Amino acid sequence: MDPLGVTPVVLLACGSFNPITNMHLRMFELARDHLEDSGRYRVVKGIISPVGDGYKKKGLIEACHRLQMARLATENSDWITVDSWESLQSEWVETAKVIRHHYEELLAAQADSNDVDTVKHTKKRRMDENYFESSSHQKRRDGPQLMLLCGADVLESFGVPNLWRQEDITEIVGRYGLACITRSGCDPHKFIHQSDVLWRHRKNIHIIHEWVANEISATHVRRALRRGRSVRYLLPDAVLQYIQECDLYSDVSEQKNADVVLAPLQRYTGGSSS
Ligand SMILES: Nc1ncnc2c1ncn2[C@@H]1O[C@H](COP(=O)(O)OP(=O)(O)OP(=O)(O)O)[C@@H](O)[C@H]1O
Ligand SMILES: NC(=O)c1ccc[n+]([C@@H]2O[C@H](COP(=O)(O)O)[C@@H](O)[C@H]2O)c1
Repeated sequence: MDPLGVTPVVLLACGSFNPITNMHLRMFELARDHLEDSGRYRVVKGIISPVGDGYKKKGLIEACHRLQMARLATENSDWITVDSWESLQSEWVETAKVIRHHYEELLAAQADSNDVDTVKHTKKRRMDENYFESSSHQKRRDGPQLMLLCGADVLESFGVPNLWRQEDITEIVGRYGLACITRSGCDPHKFIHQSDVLWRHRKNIHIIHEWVANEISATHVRRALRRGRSVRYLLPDAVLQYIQECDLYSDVSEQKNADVVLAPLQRYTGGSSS
């Protein structure tokens, strides 16, 4: 938190991004506006983390392509970045672990900047004995808060039996926080009201209303592509060009993992029965 009580925030979006769409990018803009409007937060960075191939969702194409499309989609953004760590893991990684990984990265970056700070500080202290009290020093000392950015369907998936570990849900909403974009067919306020753990941590769950009903989904984009329909303006031009060049989505690609029957609980065991 800076001296004015404004907390820097890093937004982390986890998902298939199969492919990344304009709605995925819009989620970041909506969340930044909402959080900064409150006067309590300053969003300093957005991270897109595509899921690894081990997720084995039907129609999930190779992580290298999903990663490359996310990179193309964000090449003109000065604050949204793409991180490959999750997508490079051979096994599926639960979202709480992904968040933990990024939090550790943020802490490490913070420690590095504090080291630089200490060197600068030692030099500067000779000139300014009041430096410890200075606001710029405080700003560099305090690390940002990491929040999971998701659509309301992901929040409501917390209620699917055995899909999420209870301790992971508690950790995500209790320790980190959630920025959740409304999605038609979902009622996140009601869902929070009906869950004791979400209700307890409701101050850490930011529901962001998308007033322009927006049903762009990766499923719709893949379906339209299979049928030879235009998907222009649903995703960045550079992403569309990449899809066409690599001929990514077809009837065949949609059948990927079709024979993999993963009950929710089996995700925890890498597909072996439990
Ligand atoms: N139209 C939308 N409104 C709100 N959130 C969305 C929308 N589309 C995607 N999201 C969110 O984006 C994140 C990444 O999701 P994902 O990559 O699974 O996208 P998707 O479009 O829902 O995919 P699919 O259609 O393949 O299931 C999730 O948190 C999801 O809830
Ligand atoms: N238990 C968990 O951590 C858990 C369960 C289901 C989905 N997820 C994540 O949610 C994201 C979206 O998944 P879907 O594309 O299946 O909606 C993915 O990043 C996936 O890894 C996490």
